Amino acid sequence: MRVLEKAPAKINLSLDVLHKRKDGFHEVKMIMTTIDLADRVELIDLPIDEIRIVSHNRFVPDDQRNLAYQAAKLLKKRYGIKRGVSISITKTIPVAAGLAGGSSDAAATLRGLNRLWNLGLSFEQLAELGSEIGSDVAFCVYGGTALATGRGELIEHINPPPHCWVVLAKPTIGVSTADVYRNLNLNAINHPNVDGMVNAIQNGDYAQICHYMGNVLESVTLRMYPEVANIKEQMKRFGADAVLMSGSGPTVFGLVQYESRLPRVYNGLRGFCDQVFAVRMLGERNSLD
Ligand SMILES: C[C@](O)(CO)[C@H](O)COP(=O)(O)OP(=O)(O)OC[C@H]1O[C@@H](n2ccc(N)nc2=O)[C@H](O)[C@@H]1O
Ligand SMILES: Nc1ncnc2c1ncn2[C@@H]1O[C@H](COP(=O)(O)OP(=O)(O)OP(=O)(O)O)[C@@H](O)[C@H]1O
Repeated sequence: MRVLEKAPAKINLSLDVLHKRKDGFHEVKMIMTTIDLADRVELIDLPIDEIRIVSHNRFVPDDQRNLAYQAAKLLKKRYGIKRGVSISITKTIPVAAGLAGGSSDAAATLRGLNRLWNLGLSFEQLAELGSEIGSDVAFCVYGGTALATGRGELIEHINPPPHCWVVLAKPTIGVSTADVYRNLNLNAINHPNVDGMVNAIQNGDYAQICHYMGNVLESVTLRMYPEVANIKEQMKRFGADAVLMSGSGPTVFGLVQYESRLPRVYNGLRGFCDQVFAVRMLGERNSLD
C-alpha cells in the first residue's frame, strides 16, 4: 500500500523568547502559520522490517538523522510495529531555512503512517509524539495557525489570517537553530507584542498584522549574517507591506496584500537571491489536504 502526505512550510508571524529553561531550551511565545510551499512525503510498505529514506537532495540526510526517519522509528517503537516502510521525500522547502522543512516532513510521516498502519491515533497523540522529535513538529502535525508556547510544542489554534501573498527569499547560507538560541542575549530583547498579533489575526485586520510582526531571533541572525538584513531592506524597497525573518532564519518573508504588487517584489528579489518563492498564506487547518 502507498500513502501520500503534503508537508507544508511554516512562517512565524511573531516570535518572542521569554526566558531560558532548566532543560536548556527557551520558553517561547509565537504565532505560526502554514504557507503554500510544501514537500511531498510518500510512504510505501516494504516487505522487510526496515526504514528506508529516499530523497534526491544532497542537503537532506538519508539515514537516522532524517527527522522523517526518527518519526517512523518512534512510532514503531512506541506501538511495537514490526513493519518496514520506504519514505520518499520530494523537497521543495529550502533546507535549514527557518521554515520547519524537516519538522514538517516528520509530521507528515506521523500522519501518513497513522493511516498506512491503521493506528487510529488522534492528531493530539501524534503531536505529542512529534514534540519528542523537535519543537516545531507538534505544530506541523496540525498545520493551520496557532499560538505556540512552552518550547513551541504547546499549541492553541487560532483563526487563519486574512488571505494574502507571501514572498520568501533565502540566501545561500544555512543557519543552525541551536547556534541562534545560544547567542541570544536575553537582557537586550525588544519583545514583540504577541497578544497584539493574536487580536489582529482574530479581527482579520491585515494592517495590524503587518504592524505587530516581530521576531527576537532577528537580532542574532542579522548580526551573524548581514546579507539577511540586506534582503529585508530590498524586500521593503520593492514594496512588500511588512517584512520579517522566519524562525531562526535565514529566510526572509514579506507580506503582499494585492496580487498586482507581487511581480515587482518577486522579480526584484530574484536579482539578489537564487531561492525566491511567491506563495499564498494558507493558515487553515484543512490546508494539509
Ligand atoms: C526557531 C523555531 O523554528 C521557531 O518556530 C523553533 O523554535 C525551533 O524549532 P526546532 O528547529 O524544531 O528546534 P529543536 O530541533 O527542538 O531544537 C534545536 C535546538 O534549538 C534550541 N531551542 C529550540 C527550541 C526552543 N524553544 N529553545 C531552544 O533553545 C535548542 O538548543 C535545541 O537543541
Ligand atoms: N526531512 C528533512 N529535510 C530537511 N532537512 C532535514 C530533514 N531531516 C533532517 N534534516 C536536517 O535538519 C537540518 C535543518 O533542516 P530544516 O530544513 O528542518 O531546518 P529549519 O527549516 O531551519 O527548521 P526549523 O525552522 O524547524 O528550525 C538540515 O541541515 C538537515 O541536515
